[in-house]
Amino acid sequence: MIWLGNVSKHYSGSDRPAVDQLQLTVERGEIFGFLGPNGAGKTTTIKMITGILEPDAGDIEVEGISLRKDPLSAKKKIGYVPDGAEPFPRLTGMEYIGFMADIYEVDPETRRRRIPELLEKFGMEHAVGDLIDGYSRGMKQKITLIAALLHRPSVWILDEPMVGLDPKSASVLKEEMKTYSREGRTVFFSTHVLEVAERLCDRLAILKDGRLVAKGKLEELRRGTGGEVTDERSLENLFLELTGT
Ligand SMILES: Nc1ncnc2c1ncn2[C@@H]1O[C@H](COP(=O)(O)OP(=O)(O)OP(=O)(O)O)[C@@H](O)[C@H]1O
Repeated sequence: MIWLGNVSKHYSGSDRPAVDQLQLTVERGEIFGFLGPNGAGKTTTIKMITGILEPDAGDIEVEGISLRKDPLSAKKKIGYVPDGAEPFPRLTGMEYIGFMADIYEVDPETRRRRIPELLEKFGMEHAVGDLIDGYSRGMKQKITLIAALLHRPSVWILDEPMVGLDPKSASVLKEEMKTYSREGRTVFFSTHVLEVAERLCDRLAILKDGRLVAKGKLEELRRGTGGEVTDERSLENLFLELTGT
């Protein structure tokens, strides 16, 4: 579960807040899509949820734990895949996975079982001994996904996770997201790929200029815009209407 209570962030030197009084609850067992045009404030929000940035105002809770009061316990609940992940280039894939497993205190039995399973799923078993420096963008993304999934986080946060993935890996990722939500975990991800959001998400939020312009199930969003309600009204049309882009 993720809760944002009137969260705001204003970068110094900017004439408007990047995130403006954002109020949002993402429940356990949900796949939640976070959409918005470039510069809407998605990454800033995600960085605040993961504790990389501190909000200027408001509070955030992860699994009921306040990031202000107990940041370490809150962060332990999270698996995070940043936008354009750049894992340490001088480590091999396996060294990086081991490093992340150490940070999250993953027990040896889980490592023995989960690492080969995830490497095989993402087709990384042959590259895992190589230096990350020589990886393609998609391979870096996959090793980051594997490392973020190892400790079976209760809350999985992904910033633009489909970028760079080939169709098979994208399909594996979508299945992992569904499995996670079925297990009662929370999946929160940003994307520009509206077809993915449309098919995968239980609920969505659309952000514009740091403010929510819509949130809810896709059917609710379809009804809420006041236009003709049909199943064919694509998320793309809704997005364009709501964001004026
Ligand atoms: N480090 C920073 N310093 C100053 N302004 C920033 C910084 N990072 C982001 N911003 C500004 O904050 C606003 C929100 O940016 P953010 O990266 O959160 O948007 P986004 O929705 O993730 O965009 P995109 O879809 O392009 O990744 C933008 O106006 C951006 O220029």
